[in-house]
Amino acid sequence: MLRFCKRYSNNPIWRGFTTKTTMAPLPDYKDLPALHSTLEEAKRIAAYRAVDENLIPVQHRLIGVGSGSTVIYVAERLGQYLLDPKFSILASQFVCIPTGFQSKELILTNGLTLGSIDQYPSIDIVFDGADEVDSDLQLIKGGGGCLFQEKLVSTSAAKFVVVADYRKRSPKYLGTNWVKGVPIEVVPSAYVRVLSDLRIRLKCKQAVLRQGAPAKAGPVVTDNCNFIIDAHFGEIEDPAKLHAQIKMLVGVVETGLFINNAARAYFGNPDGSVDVLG
Ligand SMILES: O=C(CO)[C@H](O)[C@H](O)COP(=O)(O)O
Repeated sequence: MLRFCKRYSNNPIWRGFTTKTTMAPLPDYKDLPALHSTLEEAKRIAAYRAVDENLIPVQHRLIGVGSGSTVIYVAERLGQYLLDPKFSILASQFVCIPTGFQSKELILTNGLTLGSIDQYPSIDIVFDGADEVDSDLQLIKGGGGCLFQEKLVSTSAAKFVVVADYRKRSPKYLGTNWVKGVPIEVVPSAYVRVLSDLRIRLKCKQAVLRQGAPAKAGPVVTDNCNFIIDAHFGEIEDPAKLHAQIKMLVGVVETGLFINNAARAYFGNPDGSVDVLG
């Protein structure tokens, strides 16, 4: 307890936030104040269930924390483990590995210990969101522009658990619900060449350089200083084949097709129920 409080008070993020050091059992989802929409509620229940049913505090020490709006509730739940007297000693040994700037902030603001993937190249479990999930647990990710680091962390984890809301579950093929295209991270100087190769060699229906407007004039720049291309292939019958074809193009750093990577997915529903795949 003393060690725990000391760690909080030494962290600049928490200096002055004395209420955070109050110990409390993990709150039951039903006792939490309502959020502003059923969609947010769906994300929160999926994230809490995913953490509670997959995290083994006595066994898991290195935990990947992904990016997006659903993962916010993963970090919140992990922070609650720190405050529960039953788990606080184990939770104070968690080291959380981020997939980008946003998740780094989430880890710190929830009082968790930050590590990096080059420090810990093999991690125990990762929780991350997705843009679309098919029934074989193949994913489209990268809607938030973090795909390379997300893939690095998720493929370095012994177990990858997806947290999502009901809109992310594909009726059949990837590309059905997520119609913005497959995100592809590319080296900036190669983006024109990759756009052309996608259109001519891979017969992509449409490929566009993701723009930052209105927040920024010009292209989105990833946490790795790369660009993102969104490539529309319609419904994707063979995501593994498409991933391999895109990956072969010169200038491609990584694709947003996550193949044979996720072990389980949690989808929060508007009625407060959760569907689990895997
Ligand atoms: O891949 C991602 C970011 O690049 C996100 O995980 C994905 O976009 C899901 O985000 P959200 O939880 O906000 O729906």
